[in-house]
Amino acid sequence: MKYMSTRGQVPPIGFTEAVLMGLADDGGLLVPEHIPQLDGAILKQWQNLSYPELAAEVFSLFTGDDIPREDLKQLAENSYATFRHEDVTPVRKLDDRRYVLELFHGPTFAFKDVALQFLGNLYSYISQKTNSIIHILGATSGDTGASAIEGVRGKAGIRICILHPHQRVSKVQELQMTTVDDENVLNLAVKGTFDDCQRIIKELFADVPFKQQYHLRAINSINIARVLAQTVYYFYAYFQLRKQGEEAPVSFSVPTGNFGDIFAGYLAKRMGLPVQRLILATNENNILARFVNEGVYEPGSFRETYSPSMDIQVASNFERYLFYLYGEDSRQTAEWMEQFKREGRIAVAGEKLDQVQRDFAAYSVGNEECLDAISAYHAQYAYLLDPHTACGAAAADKLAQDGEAAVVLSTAHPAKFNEAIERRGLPQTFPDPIQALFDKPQRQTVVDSTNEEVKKQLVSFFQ
Ligand SMILES: Cc1ncc(COP(=O)(O)O)c(C=O)c1O
Ligand SMILES: N[C@@H](CCOP(=O)(O)O)C(=O)O
Repeated sequence: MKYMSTRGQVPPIGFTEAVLMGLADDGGLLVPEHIPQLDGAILKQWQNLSYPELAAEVFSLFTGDDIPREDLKQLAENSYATFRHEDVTPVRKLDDRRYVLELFHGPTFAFKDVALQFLGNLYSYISQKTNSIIHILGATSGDTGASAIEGVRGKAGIRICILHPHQRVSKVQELQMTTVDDENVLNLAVKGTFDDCQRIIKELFADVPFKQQYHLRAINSINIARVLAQTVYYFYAYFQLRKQGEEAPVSFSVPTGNFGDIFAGYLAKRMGLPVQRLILATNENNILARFVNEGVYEPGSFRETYSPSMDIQVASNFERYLFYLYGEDSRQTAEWMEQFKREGRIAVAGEKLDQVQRDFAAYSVGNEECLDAISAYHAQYAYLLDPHTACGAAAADKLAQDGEAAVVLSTAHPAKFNEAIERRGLPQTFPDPIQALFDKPQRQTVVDSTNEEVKKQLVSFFQ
């Protein structure tokens, strides 16, 4: 399997090179040269695999000859041994045709662990095999950062710098990142929003000489390995539903910000997983819901919400979807992205918009509506949702269709967002690993939201 850029200016490269390149050197995003097609027989073979076995199978379709299957199996075993649940990502049935896919049983209590435990180990593996220097640069609205740090802290040959928006992540998220005292970790708290952090790192990655000089690697979902790892739980969830006797067509409702998670679902569907609908749930930062419903992709005004990890205006994986929407036409994709940079707007209509609406249903969840969903699910099912998952649940309820089983992706443990939950006076206890964070000293450097400031920090940390 080879990888190419959505903007068409990178010669085909193998899996390892794609992981190391992260953002494509022409500023686009890397995608597989073709999407593997699975038939019913393969799905049948996969249905009884454990989570690590399934992850190794999925990855083996994308790694070409770069990683022997035995090594992939070992990587997956090691990565998912850190999860607190034997199923890794269990599905909870709430009632007839309503399910929650719990993705928060990893070390940092968020869905990011599923991909980042794997990617952390993959980076170690690649670094040992290829003698590559791994200097990770990432941006986070709270979860990716904590999870990426946890995936590589203390690992030989790896250093990591994470940018988060200063005082715009939850207290638990901040503590998870900034109480880590390993020398290979640097936290920069940027005076700005997540979009500022993401813009800065993308611009630094796009400066290819700088990226190469300092060996910068990505852990955000711009890295194709992140997306591939996230496809696995769509398959696993589907198989769990069937094993639980659910016979209805299966839809997934996905709390969405950077469009990585739902794009992984889109990829799983394109590979042949029988997915009825992909429901895209946003909070009030609803650029993606507006795109699906109206065909216009244009940032609105930034809103602080109860689901801060989805307070995102410019979604980094959107470009990958545009590429597929336009029949894998890299010239057209590059033009769209150029236009977006120039005019801050992309608009599609007619058959293309119809296609978007066949690919996704979308709903934007208001702040109070999010809290209402938390209260309602607690009252009805004695189940506590975190505010991001609550957006997914509210959208699934709003767009429910008869005869369909809806799986809401639960992207974080409620304890990470206790501030929102306490607004509804609901009981909340911290799991021990989170409680312990409150007594630890924090380390972070507050910086202005400029490329120069960040560059200065990186040069001294990664020298
Ligand atoms: C808890 C939580 N839910 C949902 C999302 C949105 O996922 P994505 O950015 O892949 O769309 C994020 C951030 O990515 C998150 O941290
Ligand atoms: N919500 C995310 C934002 C970054 O998304 P990613 O999937 O591209 O890493 C976060 O928690 O940081």
